[in-house]
Amino acid sequence: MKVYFCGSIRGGREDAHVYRRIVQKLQSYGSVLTEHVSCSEISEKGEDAVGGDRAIHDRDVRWLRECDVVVAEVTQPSLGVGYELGRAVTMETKVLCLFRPASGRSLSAMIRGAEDSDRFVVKDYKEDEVENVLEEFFNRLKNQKKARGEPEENLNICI
Ligand SMILES: O=c1[nH]c(=O)n([C@H]2C[C@H](O)[C@@H](COP(=O)(O)O)O2)cc1CO
Repeated sequence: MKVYFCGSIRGGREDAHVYRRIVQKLQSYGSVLTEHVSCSEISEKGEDAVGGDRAIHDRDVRWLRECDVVVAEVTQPSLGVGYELGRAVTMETKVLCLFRPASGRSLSAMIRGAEDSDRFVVKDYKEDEVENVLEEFFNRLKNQKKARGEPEENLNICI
C-alpha cells in the first residue's frame, strides 16, 4: 500500500516531531511516498529541489495520483496541505485528517466540514494517542476491504 502523508512545511515546522511519529507508524502499513515531510532537516524554506517549486508540485501531484490513501496532520495550517487535500478529494482518494484541539487552534470549516465518515475522515486526537488512532483507521480499512472481497496484498482503498 502507498500512503501519501501531508504536513506543514512552509506553513511552519513546529509539529515536525509529531509528523515523525505518524510517518513511523504509517511505515508499518506500507510505503510512505512523502517521508521527507517528517524530516527534521527540512526547514520552513522547504526542499532545495532541482527544478524548484514546479518540480516539487509535479512530483507531489503524481504521488497523490499513485497513492492508495492520504493521511494529513492538519493542526498547523498550511496552504500546501489544504491544496493536497482538495486534489485528493477530486481524485476520490480516501483521506484521514488528524487534528489536535489541545493546540488551541480551530480547524478550517473547509476541512472539518468535508467530513463524511467514509471517504473523508477528520479525527481529533491527543499526541500520545496517535498510534492508536492510526491503528483504528487502518483496521477499519482492512475490514472494509475484506467485506468487499478484495485481496489482502492489494489494499487499494479508493472506494
Ligand atoms: O518543499 C516542499 N515539499 C513538499 O513536498 N511540499 C508539500 C508536502 C506537504 O504536505 C505540503 C506542505 O505545504 P506548505 O509548504 O505550504 O506548508 O506540500 C511542500 C514544500 C514547500 O512548500
